Amino acid sequence: MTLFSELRLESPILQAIEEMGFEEATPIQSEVIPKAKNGTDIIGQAQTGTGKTAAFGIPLLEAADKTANSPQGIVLAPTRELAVQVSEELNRLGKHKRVTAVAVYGGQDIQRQIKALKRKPQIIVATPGRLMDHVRRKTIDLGKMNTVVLDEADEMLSMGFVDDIEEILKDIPEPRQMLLFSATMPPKLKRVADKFMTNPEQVQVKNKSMTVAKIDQYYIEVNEQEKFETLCNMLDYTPPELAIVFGRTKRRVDELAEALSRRGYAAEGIHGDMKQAQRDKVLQKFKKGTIELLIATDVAARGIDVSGVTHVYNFDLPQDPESYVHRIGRTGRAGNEGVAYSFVPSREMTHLRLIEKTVQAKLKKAPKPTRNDAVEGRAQQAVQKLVGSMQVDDNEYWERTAEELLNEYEAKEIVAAALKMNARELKEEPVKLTSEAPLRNKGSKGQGKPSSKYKQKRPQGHGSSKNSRPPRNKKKKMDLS
Ligand SMILES: Nc1ncnc2c1ncn2[C@@H]1O[C@H](COP(=O)(O)OP(=O)(O)OP(=O)(O)O)[C@@H](O)[C@H]1O
Ligand SMILES: [Mg+2]
Repeated sequence: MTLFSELRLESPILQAIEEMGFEEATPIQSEVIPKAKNGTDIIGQAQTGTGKTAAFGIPLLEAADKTANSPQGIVLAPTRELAVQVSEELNRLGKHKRVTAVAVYGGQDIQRQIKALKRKPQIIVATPGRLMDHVRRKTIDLGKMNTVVLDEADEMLSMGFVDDIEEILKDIPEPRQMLLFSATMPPKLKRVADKFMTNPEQVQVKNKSMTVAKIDQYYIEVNEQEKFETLCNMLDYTPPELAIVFGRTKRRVDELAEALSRRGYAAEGIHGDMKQAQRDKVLQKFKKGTIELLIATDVAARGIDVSGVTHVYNFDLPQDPESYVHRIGRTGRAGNEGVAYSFVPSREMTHLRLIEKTVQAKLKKAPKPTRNDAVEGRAQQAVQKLVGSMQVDDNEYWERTAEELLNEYEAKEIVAAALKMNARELKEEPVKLTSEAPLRNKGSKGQGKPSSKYKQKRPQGHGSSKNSRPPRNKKKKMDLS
């Protein structure tokens, strides 16, 4: 166990860390921070939600010279939302040192970004496409950069991005320090990384499984046609606080968000075909808890840190095992617990086994909740609501009214009616979703096309203030057991 105060950090940075409520460094942080300060290239791998952002962010901020007038560090991220989130965390950590980060990403007015860049931030956080746009316009000069971070490095060095990264790196002079981070590092990606790095040191926080032990992982055998009703029953039976439902395609996400809303759930979708402003709005609402269900493609699978996400549902299994790790890693962050359910049609069981083998985790089989379970779940919630409101002390007026009612009606009748009114309405709206083709293992021949994220060029995301909603169940001190 290492305290931040033992890491010999500059005092303004330590002060910011303390204000953020962090005391103990996570293993990836305590290993990476001293090494990165020596200028070593690092490939850092640690599980989802274990503080990799600060692991690369703190050395980046320590190295920053606030008197220089061109940016010195660049962080590349695969989605817009992640770029914004990382820049916000860097700004919080750099607050007292007065080092600033600016996020540049597609879908946002470029003039606005140019204006922000004129204020001479020391660090740029970017999605590759928009960064290249700024480089061409000469609104960002890569010539004085000395540190490059690839967050979600395996994704950044995958087919969709590698050419962009190569082009960006051409403009960044040597010697430069490169830091690569991800929860997943397929061996193939390490070979690609070697091309860009000098004697990289691998810092790997070893765990038996790629997934976080505090996430309870279940699968439910369910055929394509039953998925929707099963999801509704689950949401009623054990209601999540905040949950993300992952679907395979953008169409799927749209249909699912609409269908869930028709059934009375506060749900909205997010995917790469939506306007950025809309994506921003949806994520904000989710962070504030205005919506309880975020229906998403893999655009929200990586890096996104929203406190209070108790459940992740894989409505459709992801193609890649890595994607499974990242998706379920949206819950169970910073030492909190989480639950992940994956819906698996029998034809996709072999795919599930492949995921289990690759990520070294075993999913427990969970029973399919029934309509009766849903009804019971809703009744329980109504009871909780009723009991909860009994515990407030301004009930005098209602108690007098209750006495009058009790003179006229049976107590049982009254309570039943009150519960019924408190229960969420079970809507029977008919819903029809377009079926998705079943997944097949990539290895087998003549199969359906892999709907891999690697196929979508540049998934993009937007961002928003991560701390806009008070954290729920959030332990500031990580329980790393
Ligand atoms: N030392 C710490 N103590 C307590 N909380 C921390 C600490 N470091 C980071 N956190 C918090 O933990 C959460 C997860 O951190 P972060 O997003 O950096 O994880 P990550 O490892 O990058 O995960 P992912 O692989 O999903 O991107 C954040 O809310 C962050 O503020
Ligand atoms: Mg991260």
